[in-house]
Amino acid sequence: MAAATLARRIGRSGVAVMKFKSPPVNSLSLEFLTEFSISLEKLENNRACRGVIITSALPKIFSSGLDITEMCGKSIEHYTEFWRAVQEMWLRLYGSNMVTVAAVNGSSPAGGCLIALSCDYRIMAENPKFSIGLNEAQLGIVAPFWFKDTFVNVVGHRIAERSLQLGSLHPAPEAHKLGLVDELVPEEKLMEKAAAVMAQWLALPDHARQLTKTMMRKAVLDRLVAHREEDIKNFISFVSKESIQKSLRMYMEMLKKKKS
Ligand SMILES: CC/C=C\C/C=C\CCC/C=C/CC(=O)SCCNC(=O)CCNC(=O)[C@H](O)C(C)(C)COP(=O)(O)OP(=O)(O)OC[C@H]1O[C@@H](n2cnc3c(N)ncnc32)[C@H](O)[C@@H]1OP(=O)(O)O
Repeated sequence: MAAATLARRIGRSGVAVMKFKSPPVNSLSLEFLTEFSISLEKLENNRACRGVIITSALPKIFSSGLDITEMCGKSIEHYTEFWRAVQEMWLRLYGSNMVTVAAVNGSSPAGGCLIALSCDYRIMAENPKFSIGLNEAQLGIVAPFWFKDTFVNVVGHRIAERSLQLGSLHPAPEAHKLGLVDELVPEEKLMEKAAAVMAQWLALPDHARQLTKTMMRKAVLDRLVAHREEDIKNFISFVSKESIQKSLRMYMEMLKKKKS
């Protein structure tokens, strides 16, 4: 696959490093999501791999979230395939038995934030120009229940409610204060710190850590599994509305205008 190049390396420590590399902004296209899920599946099935650090190979951007062009002016079949791929990615990452650490080395809106939230631990570069959050409301769209559940499980109900309603993108220091990221470090120390955190988590017996993780996350995962087809139908009916299409088109235009 060409678009979403994901470098993987499993060291002697049993840790893989996955680097998003889909210029210009690591947006989560159908192709990217498919490749990401396949990579996670391969690592999950590799007994030598106990943990994965997820980061970006691009400067200043971790991931710009779902590829908005995948949600604009496409067929019902395309929306179905795309949304199933988004669900699949989340089910694999949030439900992973591996230790997952996000080394967030750039901005991370919406779907990018979901990836970070789905990991066991988040370390972010302490650059106030980098921001993170579920900003769907700003685009005139609504974060699905499982994005919301993942967010609530990290920051708690009140912070999630305010942040989701306002579609807030939090600069790194604020994200740290809210508990959205666990630690801030200078950018040049990010991977070193991620490796240290990984070593700390891997020092525990896998079975105890894995069973505990399952216990903490199962209800939220099961909820999507039980309502997967309904969630796809909701997505299609939502994204097919002309008012939503208009909001997405205007948002894309705003992004383009911002440049000129
Ligand atoms: C009841 C309801 C039931 C169901 C509802 C179901 C579903 C609906 C919810 C769906 C969920 C969606 C979650 C998402 O992830 S939506 C995506 C949100 N993402 C964003 O808001 C980020 C937008 N991008 C930015 O803010 C900036 O681009 C960024 C800070 C990431 C980088 O800035 P920078 O200045 O470095 O680059 P730009 O010049 O802005 O961008 C470069 C080019 O990339 C294009 N771009 C950027 N982001 C995206 C994207 N997410 N998708 C597609 N394309 C993107 C941008 O337009 C530029 O393109 P060109 O002008 O170069 O052609």
